[in-house]
Amino acid sequence: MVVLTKGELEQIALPAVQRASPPPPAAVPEVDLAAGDAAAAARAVAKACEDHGFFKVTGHGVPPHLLARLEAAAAAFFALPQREKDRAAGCPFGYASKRIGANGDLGWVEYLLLAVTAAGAAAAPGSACEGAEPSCFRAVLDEYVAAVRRMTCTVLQLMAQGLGLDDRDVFSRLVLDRDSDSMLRVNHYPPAAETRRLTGFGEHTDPQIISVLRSNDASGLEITLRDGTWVSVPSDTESFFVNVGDALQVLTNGRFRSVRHRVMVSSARPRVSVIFFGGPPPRERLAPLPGLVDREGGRRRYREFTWREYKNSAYRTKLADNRLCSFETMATS
Ligand SMILES: O=C(O)CCC(=O)C(=O)O
Ligand SMILES: [Fe+2]
Repeated sequence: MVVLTKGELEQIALPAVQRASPPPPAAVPEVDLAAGDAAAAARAVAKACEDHGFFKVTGHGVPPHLLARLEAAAAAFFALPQREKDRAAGCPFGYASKRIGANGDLGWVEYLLLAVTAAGAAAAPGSACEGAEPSCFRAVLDEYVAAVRRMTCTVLQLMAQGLGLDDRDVFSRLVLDRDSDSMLRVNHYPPAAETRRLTGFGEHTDPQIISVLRSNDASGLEITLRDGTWVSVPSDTESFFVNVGDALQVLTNGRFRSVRHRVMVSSARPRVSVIFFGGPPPRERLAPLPGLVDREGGRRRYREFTWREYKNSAYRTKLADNRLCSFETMATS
């Protein structure tokens, strides 16, 4: 367990300051899960995953009062005295401030990372953060995870349908597996005294199959388009944002794009975001789905590997690194 004292925290160098103005706003594709036309939603989801690896979900059925309670509980947790938050510190799970991962990446952010078990959000067994957060926070986290995982599985089924796969559960099954390596991260970007933009969370792709994000009304999330240009994502407290992760890029033989994104802090208001990362079980063998490889004339872009293998290799990388290159075949070019 790494617990930083207040003195140590102050000594950590701040991330690089970027140019003053945010990039232009993104035209984020939107999918309404309540529109009643599953085939149209499936087509829209697949197109968004191919074009951007990113889209917004409305009509999701997660009650607004649950979102408001979660936001309030997160704000209360991060408002605790530093000493108390440090009691929940741990690696990789638990509370951390400024340090992202184990390889020197820094951001203007503090966060709580929790492993998600079949029973709901929970700290990794034996971690120091078990029981450290207020019990009201624990209850709302568990309720939130149950609701967001249900919605995530609906989205994953639409992805399979949009790809024309016979097995609609091919992705959702991995997230519902009792050994699924899923996580919940609650990020808090404190208001910065700095008038220019600070790196809150440096650029990266998410490793898992899918990430489902909800934030308060402070913007800051930015994504790249296929040509590499950055665009900013206007905040929307009533919707969820979905990212395709590395594992889904592999399963779809590169057809769905694992979107590169980052958070830049420029607001006087704190940003609070909560992200559910749906991952496969560690033993799961990941490889492009045969049906999708056939459609590309047998061209297979990634070799087979287990999720455990990917994680062991990713553990040694920096946040911005492309973690899929060591699994690419010669056929990617
Ligand atoms: O906090 C955010 O809005 C996004 C953070 C993020 O990309 C992550 O936690 O993987
Ligand atoms: Fe991310």
